[in-house]
Amino acid sequence: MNDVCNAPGLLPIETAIQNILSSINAISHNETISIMQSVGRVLANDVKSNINVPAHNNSAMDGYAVCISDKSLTYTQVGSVFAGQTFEGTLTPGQCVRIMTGAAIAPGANGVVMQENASVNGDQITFTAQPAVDENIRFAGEDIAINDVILNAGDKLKAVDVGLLASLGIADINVTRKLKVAVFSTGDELIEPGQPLKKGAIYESNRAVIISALQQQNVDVLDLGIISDDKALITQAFLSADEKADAVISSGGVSVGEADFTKEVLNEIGNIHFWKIAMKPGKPFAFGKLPNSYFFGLPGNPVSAAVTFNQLVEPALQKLSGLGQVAPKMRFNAITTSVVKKRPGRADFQRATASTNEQGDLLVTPFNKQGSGVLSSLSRANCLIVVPAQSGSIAKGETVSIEFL
Ligand SMILES: Nc1nc2c(c(=O)[nH]1)N[C@H]1C(S)=C(S)[C@@H](COP(=O)(O)OP(=O)(O)OC[C@H]3O[C@@H](n4cnc5c(N)ncnc54)[C@H](O)[C@@H]3O)O[C@H]1N2
Ligand code: MOO
Repeated sequence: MNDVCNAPGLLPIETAIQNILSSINAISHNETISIMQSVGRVLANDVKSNINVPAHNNSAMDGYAVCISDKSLTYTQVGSVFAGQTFEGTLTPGQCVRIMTGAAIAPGANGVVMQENASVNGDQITFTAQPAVDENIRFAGEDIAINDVILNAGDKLKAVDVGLLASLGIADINVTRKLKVAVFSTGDELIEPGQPLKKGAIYESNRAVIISALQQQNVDVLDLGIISDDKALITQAFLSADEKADAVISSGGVSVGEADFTKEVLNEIGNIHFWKIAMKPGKPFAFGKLPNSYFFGLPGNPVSAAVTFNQLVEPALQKLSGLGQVAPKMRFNAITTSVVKKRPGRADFQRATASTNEQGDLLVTPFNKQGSGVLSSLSRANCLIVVPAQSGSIAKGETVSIEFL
């Protein structure tokens, strides 16, 4: 296909990611928000519990809380406690109270018998066996103790984390502010969806992919639209984006064509950290620093733009947002059901579908069409096969590494 793509002197993708991550300093502005607005946000501080969870010893079963006596299997019921109530008084050996799941264990009680193992005769309750000490009691602080750190600065809050905060009685938390990311696409051939398609033109899709991916990441997006292949207009877009955003993402114009101004403008306004990466798709990818923001110049080819966003921009934005641990994407071993065609030179990210067979093996099938303009196969793919730069083709039946999308 593209022989220039195997040219030497390209930056290995691992080095590119390290370079990006070590260049980026997390934003330092924090804000206090309601936990109900906090899913997907990054904690600015460690969160400690002010209470024990559970707050009091309580029953794990509907049944009887007993003060164990080894004299008899028959106990005298002296009261009832339901969830939310407490029993006034202290049980003595041979006494029990009716108790419901979650209700506080009565003082003096040291075990709970489930009601299925009890027979009732007035206030005389006979158990099938002698209760065991601590049986069916959930102890105060068993889940979380006062002063336990339950979430750390840099954690990105999941729905369950928000529930955990609620369970501790915490209503507001301190998080890093949302990232502001400016996005524009360059190219005279690009038409907005909804407009008539002129001869030689194509519908613009990279902004749709990038902005949608940013929306999923809880980012405030500044959409600067389509910019023509005009150096002055591109310079203007760079300056206005840099004024307002923490990061600027463009697509197109990073190659070597005569109308490819992105790199030139980046060099004039800021600094290029690197430009070409040994990856396919996505070789021409520019990363640099503008006066106030970080710049990511994605290639124009739609699959190249999406894959470089996924591999290089996502970890960068995670670091920028204050995420404590920017973990490498999880990879799994899968058996390829057909040959993975590849030439040594660049790390390949091939669109594929993964599934498990009846034996539970993870199988993967690469798409035949791997061209950088074929967005439909990326839409149908559920994973990428990652093949290291130095590798050649891989035979059917071999194990390959995949990343789920
Ligand atoms: N002489 C060389 N030519 C090319 C090289 C090279 O090394 N030497 N690299 C090729 C590779 S690989 C890629 S990837 C592309 C990237 O080039 P650009 O980033 O400059 O992208 P454009 O030329 O602007 O566009 C490429 C292609 O993608 C379409 N496109 C652009 N923007 C969008 C958009 N927002 N939505 C949908 N489609 C878009 C555009 O029409 C072109 O077809 O360069 C190769 N050439
Ligand atoms: O590097 Mo390019 O079209 O293969 O993305």
